This record gives sequence, structure tokens and C-alpha cells, in this order.
Amino acid sequence: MSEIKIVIAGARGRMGSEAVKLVEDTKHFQLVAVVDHKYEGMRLNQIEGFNADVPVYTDIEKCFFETNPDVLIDLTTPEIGKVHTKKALLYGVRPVVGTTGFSEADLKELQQLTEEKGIGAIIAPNFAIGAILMMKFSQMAAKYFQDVEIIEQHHDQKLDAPSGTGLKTAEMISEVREEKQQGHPNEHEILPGARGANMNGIRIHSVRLPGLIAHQEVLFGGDGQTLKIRHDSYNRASFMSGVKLAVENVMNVDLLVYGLENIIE
Ligand SMILES: NC(=O)c1ccc[n+]([C@@H]2O[C@H](COP(=O)([O-])OP(=O)(O)OC[C@H]3O[C@@H](n4cnc5c(N)ncnc54)[C@H](O)[C@@H]3O)[C@@H](O)[C@H]2O)c1
Ligand SMILES: O=C(O)C1=N[C@H](C(=O)O)CCC1
Repeated sequence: MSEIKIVIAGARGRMGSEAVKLVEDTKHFQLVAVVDHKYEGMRLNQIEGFNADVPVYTDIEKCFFETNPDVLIDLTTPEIGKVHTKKALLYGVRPVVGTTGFSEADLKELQQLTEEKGIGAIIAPNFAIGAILMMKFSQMAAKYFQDVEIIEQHHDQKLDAPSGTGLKTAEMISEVREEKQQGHPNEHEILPGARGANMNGIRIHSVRLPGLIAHQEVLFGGDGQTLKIRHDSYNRASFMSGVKLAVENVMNVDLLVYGLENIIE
């Protein structure tokens, strides 16, 4: 496999620092630079905890222009992730985006841009292979159980709610689930939000607590039975085999791929 030149945005973060290790440890990956909102002009190995001798940029366009990467791995914030993804496509750099919090309109806009530019991008709300299977199994189960609620649980530093995984699961379930108004027709919330967010009639409940990393349970209810499908990520290393797969695959696609379930067999 030929070498893939990579820029990581958000390299100092919880996910980004794990991605730096992945790129350093993968023979056919080469880290050429990182993007952060501070430390312009420094080398990454001047920042505590990092060994890679690559430049740190605060201006992503300057970074693309000077380092000419093949792939951008973005692990930043919902707001900045969108800007980075657009700029990558404009500069002919293939984005692999783990950043969550993109709206449907954002995804549509990015899809149009990939089509215009004829360049591939992968946006993956969850890189953990177990989480992809949890979503696929939930989609299978939804053919048989119309009544379903999603409980996603994350660490308390998370910015977006519901999680990207929760939204993607509801979307995948909606593709096969027969429309149904769940719960009692006259139910009402004494406290607003008590029944969670509502996506196509599917309730999504978001829990945020210190001590958690990323966890989701999809609960199905039927006549005299329940089915629970659960996935837990106990560390950020759990996401890295999916990041590797996405970087390798983005080199061979010329459209927007939303979700790793579209590239794993
Ligand atoms: N797809 C997945 O499997 C997966 C897994 C975990 C987290 N995530 C998502 O990844 C993102 C990052 O999560 P995290 O827990 O690592 O967050 P974090 O807060 O630890 O890291 C975010 C990083 O972005 C950097 N940053 C902020 N503003 C920036 C800017 N303007 N320019 C460049 N860098 C900037 C910060 O310095 C920080 O290093 C979130 O959106 C999260 O939801 C996705
Ligand atoms: O830690 C986070 O933040 C995570 N975000 C993703 C999401 O929103 O689904 C995936 C799991 C971790």
C-alpha cells in the first residue's frame, strides 16, 4: 500500500492524541502536520506528551498549502469541524471526520461539495467496530419491533446532544421501521424533555456523567418481551481500528460516505 500523508486537526484532544499514535504506529501512514487553535509555529514534539517532529498550524489553509496532505483527520468541535471539512474538499484533501454535531443540512452541503469536486470524504459518527455492529443489529431488530428507545451515555465534556451515534442509529432504524406513534396517545411531559428527543417518533435519551466514555443501549419492546442491544467503549483506542479503515478507504471513494457501516463488509 502506498504511503498516505495525513494532517490531524484536534491532535491535542482526547481522540486526536490517540489518532496521532495510530498514524505514528502505522507503516503506510505519514503524519505531515497538525492543526490546533494555538501553538502556531511550534513543532508538535515541543508540546508535552508528543514525540512527532511535525509543524503545528493554526491556519488550516496554510497547512494544506505548505504540506500538501492526502487526508485530513478531523477530531475537533462541531463548529470548527464543518469549516475544516469544507476547506479540505476545496483544497483536494480527503476528509475523514470523526467530529460529531453536524446537522442534516451540513451533511447535504458537504455531499454536494464532494460531488462538485469529485473527491471522497468519510464522516463517521462512531469509529468503533462494535458500535457499527450495534447500529446494524438495531436496524435488523427494528423490522420486527416498532417500539424502540435509544439511551446514549457519554462523558460530561461532550458538547453535542444527542450524540452522533444516537442520531445515526435513529436514522438507520427509521429506514426500516414502520411509522408508529409510541407510548400513550395522551401522554404529556410534566417536566419538558422528560421523554427525550424525538427523531421520527423514536426517543433518544442523552446521559452525561464523569467516568463514562461512550455507551449506547437500544431498547426494543414487544408483547411480553424486550430486547436490549448495547455497546460500550471503555477507552479511545477502541475507535482507532475504524479510523485506520476510514483513512485507507477514503483514498478509493469519490463521494461522501456517511457511516462506517457503508464500508465494512
Ligand atoms: N466518531 C467517533 O468515533 C468519535 C469518538 C469520540 C469522539 N468523537 C468526536 O470527536 C470530537 C472530538 O472529541 P474529543 O473528545 O477528542 O474532544 P477534545 O475536546 O478532547 O478535543 C478537541 C480538540 O479540538 C481542538 N480544537 C478546538 N478548536 C479548534 C480549532 N479552532 N482549530 C483546531 N483545533 C481546535 C482542541 O484544542 C482539542 O485538541 C467530538 O466532536 C466528538 O464528538 C467521535
Ligand atoms: O466522546 C464523544 O464525544 C463521542 N462521540 C461520538 C458520538 O457523538 O456518537 C462517538 C462516541 C464518542
